[in-house]
Amino acid sequence: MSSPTPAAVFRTIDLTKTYQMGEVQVRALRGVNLELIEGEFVVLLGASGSGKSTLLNILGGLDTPTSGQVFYLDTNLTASEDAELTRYRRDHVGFVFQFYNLIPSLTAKENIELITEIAVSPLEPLDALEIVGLRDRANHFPAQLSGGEQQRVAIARAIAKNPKVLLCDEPTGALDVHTGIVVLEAIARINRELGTTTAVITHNASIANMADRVIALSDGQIASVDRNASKVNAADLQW
Ligand SMILES: Nc1ncnc2c1ncn2[C@@H]1O[C@H](COP(=O)(O)OP(=O)(O)OP(=O)(O)O)[C@@H](O)[C@H]1O
Repeated sequence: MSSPTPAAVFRTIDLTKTYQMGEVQVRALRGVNLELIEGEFVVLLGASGSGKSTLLNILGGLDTPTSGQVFYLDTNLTASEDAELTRYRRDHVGFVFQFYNLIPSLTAKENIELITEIAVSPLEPLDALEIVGLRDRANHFPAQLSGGEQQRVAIARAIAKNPKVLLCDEPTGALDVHTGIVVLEAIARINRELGTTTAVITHNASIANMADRVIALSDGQIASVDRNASKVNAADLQW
């Protein structure tokens, strides 16, 4: 018996983004048509300036396109008012960036509670820390954690609201190889165990081996979409 086709969590249609810088126009996205499927792990690759962050920010409702449409499930984000976009971001999207942006005066658990207190159906903060392997660091302040541990707290904070999608922009960019792998293991575990649709931007082509699909951007357009026949565990990545 064939299983039903999984739903597209995101669908973009002819997405463009042009930044006007004085006299100069920067065409960051030039007609992107893309679907991200429920539960999949996608890696976005591409040279610096190819439009990866612009695309991720538009999917996450942090930015709006110049033309084209973005659907999140049945919701047309491009037709949404600012307040709706804010609600969409708050309820459905977890973001992870290269820099962790933890609040220094709050413990790991308190940083997460800031989010769970306003979320609709949050995880328990300690459960979020458990999934990134840091339950025993709950009462540590950011300054008492290593860079990789801080990033894992940031990931726990991003998933504590129990978002449908996790969008990560260079999550290992500031980390050494070993620490980067531990962080990637945490992201892969979230994707596997919570079923969170996950997109990771990276400059590191070897990280693409852990994805279901690899989308390469070049000069604001999709250059290629490849499905990995098998996925490599983060622990077995080498770079
Ligand atoms: N706010 C902005 N104002 C003007 N131009 C911008 C802005 N944000 C991005 N750009 C330009 O849009 C293009 C795409 O940028 P984007 O950050 O999406 O690329 P990227 O692939 O994520 O790059 P990187 O890997 O270096 O982060 C670049 O030419 C960039 O200079």
